[in-house]
Amino acid sequence: MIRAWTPKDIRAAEQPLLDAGHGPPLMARAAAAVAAVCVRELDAGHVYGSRVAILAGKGNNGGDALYAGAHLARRGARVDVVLTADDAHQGGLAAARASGARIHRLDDRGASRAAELLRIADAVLDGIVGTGARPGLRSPVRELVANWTPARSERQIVIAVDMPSGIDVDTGEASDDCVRADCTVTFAGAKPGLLLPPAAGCAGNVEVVDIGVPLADETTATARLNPSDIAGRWPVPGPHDHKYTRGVLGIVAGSSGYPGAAVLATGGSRACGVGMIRYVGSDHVARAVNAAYPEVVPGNGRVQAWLFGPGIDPADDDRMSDVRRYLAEAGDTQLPCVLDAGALAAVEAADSAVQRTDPPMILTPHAGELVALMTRLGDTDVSRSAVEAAPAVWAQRAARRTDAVVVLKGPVTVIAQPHGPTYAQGEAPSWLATAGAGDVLAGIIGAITATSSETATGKSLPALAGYAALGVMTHGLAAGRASGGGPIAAGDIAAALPAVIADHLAGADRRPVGEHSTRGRAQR
Ligand SMILES: NC(=O)C1=CN([C@@H]2O[C@H](COP(=O)(O)OP(=O)(O)OC[C@H]3O[C@@H](n4cnc5c(N)ncnc54)[C@H](OP(=O)(O)O)[C@@H]3O)[C@@H](O)[C@H]2O)[C@@H](O)CC1
Ligand SMILES: [K+]
Repeated sequence: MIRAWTPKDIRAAEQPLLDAGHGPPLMARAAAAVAAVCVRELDAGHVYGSRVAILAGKGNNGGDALYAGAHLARRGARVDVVLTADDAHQGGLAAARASGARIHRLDDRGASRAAELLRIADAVLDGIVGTGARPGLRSPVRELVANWTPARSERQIVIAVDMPSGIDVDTGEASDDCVRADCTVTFAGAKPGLLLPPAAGCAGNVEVVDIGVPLADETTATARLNPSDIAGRWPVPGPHDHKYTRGVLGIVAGSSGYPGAAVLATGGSRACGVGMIRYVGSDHVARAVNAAYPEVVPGNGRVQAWLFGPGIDPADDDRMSDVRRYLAEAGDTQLPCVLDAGALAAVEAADSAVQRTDPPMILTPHAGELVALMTRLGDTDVSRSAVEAAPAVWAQRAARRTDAVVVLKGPVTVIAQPHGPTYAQGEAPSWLATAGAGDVLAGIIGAITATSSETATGKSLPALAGYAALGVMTHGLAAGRASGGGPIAAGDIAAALPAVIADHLAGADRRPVGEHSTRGRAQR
């Protein structure tokens, strides 16, 4: 798992070291790491004679970049420093000068001439601003970045120092004028904006460098599971398990309009190794489910978790009354429930005046469904564009409003909970944007929940958030496997699941974070 901490928490952890006079060695380690990544990306043999441009703001982020530039100049790179503010880190500037770097002031050179220096560089280090910044870029560096970004060549490497300048590092918001990096070298721990959409798309491949600042797991703000986490988290049956002890999932899904959603959700669940599936729905849809999967048991009965909603029409009184009834019963026994699609219409605000006991819930809306949910719960600020600009902010707001885990689906899916870290999973290939993929995902999360939540703590919202993140990641990995770079249909994802799970349980295919869709060049 990759963990991220807010700049506030990282500063608090750094403070005792700074007070003890350890600031310079921390910066030296940070700068050396940036220079090493730059050397690697330039392909070590080609550092001598390569052109490196350093964008240096006036804070310590600029200091890191200047010292890194000094390392590279000493290795024979031609280094051009563009000072983007009216001041600069004095130690870093002196080191860069002493190493032979050429120093330019953005104010003197003008944005378009400085952009030319950037355009011809083999590598650019972004040290404009770091964790001390407010979001967005100020003039004239904003114009500089706007001039340079469209002119970038494919072979140019852009390395962000600690974070791409301009993003909102706390919320993951990013305006058009942010720096778009191929790689971000970040210090002590990742920062939320490096994992959260849309800013994660500006960070490229994230490399965390341990500079000796101790950070506590309990203060993690944002997290991303790695494929290697499947091995420690997937619910694996023991030799004495039988179908009931493994976990039974109840599914209320499908309608005459969308019978296939019930088949897809059930298909996603059964591929995850659930002990048994009980299906509740119309006879017509139940026949379709059983025709596809004879092992599914029709009708209600004892379950360890419920999945409500794929393919349900909120205007279908029969199905919605099933959902409300089983939801109320689940509340009595605190049985975890996954609510998707049409069943989201049954979700009330946590502070609703209606007397009720909610079960622990995972809600799985896409952006449009989140807007509908929050509007119904009385939020007047919500809009699709607001949700797309700040998915984590809205997922967190919805989680607090409903006292549930909220899985906000998107190119990077955000999993928020009322208290505790927000997960962000970005494994899914773009081919995953296809009808029915969400039904399969709901089935996967339902199956993991039913097979993992035997203990009381297993039903807690932090545990449910972990199950949801595991489900989202595995769904994305299965989609990648099924796609192989080409088109997929939703059913292909379910078919690919057992082999993907088996590979990771066996410890095969353990790739580091970022090696899937998060790796490589930023979206320009
Ligand atoms: N602490 C440590 O031990 C270590 C810290 N390290 C490094 O320090 C970095 C944090 O450094 P930092 O705190 O100096 O802040 P930083 O982001 O460089 O600059 C803030 C300055 O920028 C300005 N500014 C603000 N917003 C702006 C905007 N939108 N656009 C333009 N300018 C803006 C603002 O000016 P003001 O608003 O005051 O006019 C302020 O002066 C951190 O990311 C890491 O790289 C590492 O070396 C490891 C050890
Ligand atoms: K930066």
